[in-house]
Amino acid sequence: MSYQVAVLAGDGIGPEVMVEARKVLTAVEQRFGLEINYSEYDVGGAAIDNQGCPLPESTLKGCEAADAILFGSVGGPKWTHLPPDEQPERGALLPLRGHFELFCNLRPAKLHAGLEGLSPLRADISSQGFDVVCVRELTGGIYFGKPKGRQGEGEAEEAFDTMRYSRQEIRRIAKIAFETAQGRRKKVTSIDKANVLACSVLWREVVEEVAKDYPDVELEHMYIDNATMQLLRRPFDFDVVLCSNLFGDILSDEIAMLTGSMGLLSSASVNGSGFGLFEPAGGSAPDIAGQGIANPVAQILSAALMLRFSLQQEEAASAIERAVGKALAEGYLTGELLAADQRHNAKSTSQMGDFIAQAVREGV
Ligand SMILES: NC(=O)C1=CN([C@@H]2O[C@H](COP(=O)(O)OP(=O)(O)OC[C@H]3O[C@@H](n4cnc5c(N)ncnc54)[C@H](O)[C@@H]3O)[C@@H](O)[C@H]2O)C=CC1
Ligand SMILES: CC(C)CC(=O)C(=O)O
Ligand SMILES: [Mg+2]
Repeated sequence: MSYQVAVLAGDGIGPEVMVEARKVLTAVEQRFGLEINYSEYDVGGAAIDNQGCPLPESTLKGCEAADAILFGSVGGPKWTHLPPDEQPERGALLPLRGHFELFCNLRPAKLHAGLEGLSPLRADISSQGFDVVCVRELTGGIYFGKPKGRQGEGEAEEAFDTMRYSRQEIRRIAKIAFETAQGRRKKVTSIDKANVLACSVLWREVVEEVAKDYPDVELEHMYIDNATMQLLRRPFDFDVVLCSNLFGDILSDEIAMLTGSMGLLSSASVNGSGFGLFEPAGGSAPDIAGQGIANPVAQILSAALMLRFSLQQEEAASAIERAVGKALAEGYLTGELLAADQRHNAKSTSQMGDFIAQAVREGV
């Protein structure tokens, strides 16, 4: 089988971890006899520097022609002086999500064998395990609602964002959460702030309606503030966490950290037709960029999600996931996962990629 993948490495650690994902994909191609053709395009700050805008037409066209997009991360202090719509995040990533209607963001997270003691969770809690999928609505809510902006001057100046959700937007993401739960432990926790927000009241209503079609799945509702606490207190009770765009953005960083690091959380942003953009849940990590120490696992697992959801190569996707599991279980870890006095044992970004690619070749 032959596929076309648009590679948008972006900024900060994006290009560094992308190299490692490509190494692992090469190993997958060899082992499973696939042919993946890659086309690289500028995006984000790199595109501003090279071509004067965060999402050049050539990048968009390249993505349209591809079977999937493998994305690194965008943004960083170098570009924050620009007007908001011209910055990498609002000028490239959100428009890409909107353009391809990537309304469904899946962020699978689990506490890997070998990392129990490295999770910030209390030992008695982490020993019970943690395995969730965050299903986040990605093209609506307050990130996309209009009007958005500023008006007035001096002390009279104000800024505003609009949170807006239609029944249809809530229904389609809720269905995916219930379907996902059916293949797992059959529980959906829907996150909202229905005691305050009109959008959340509608969210709850529609999720209740959708739940009627999935009688085998347990539904619980939870306010976002309580959810941030319950995830720390009893993470093992969560299975599928259904969130709006804003709440999913926030909760998924917490979920990442419960598994040990932001550098472990992958994500798939898909539309209804199988097309998707696959990227780490974290950002460009300017604080560690350029040092060769970033954890490439989130990018590598995002490549696995690309194989699963857009290229329909389940076996290859699982092979990558097993190889990552082997690295972590054997204590092959980047520095952010280690206590300060253990950092001398840390593996570099490229050592991690080499190990995981080799494990894919060997077929763990
Ligand atoms: N999808 C994207 O392109 C995203 C872009 N951003 C952008 O990235 C820039 C930095 O944002 P921050 O708020 O600092 O979030 P961030 O996710 O880039 O970093 C937060 C913390 O997590 C650590 N971290 C993240 N990925 C890591 C990895 N692979 N290995 C080890 N440590 C890792 C960083 O070193 C940092 O301490 C901003 O411009 C932000 O807008 C943020 C989130 C997503
Ligand atoms: C530009 C942001 C919305 C990206 C982000 O933080 C995310 O998708 O998690
Ligand atoms: Mg985020």
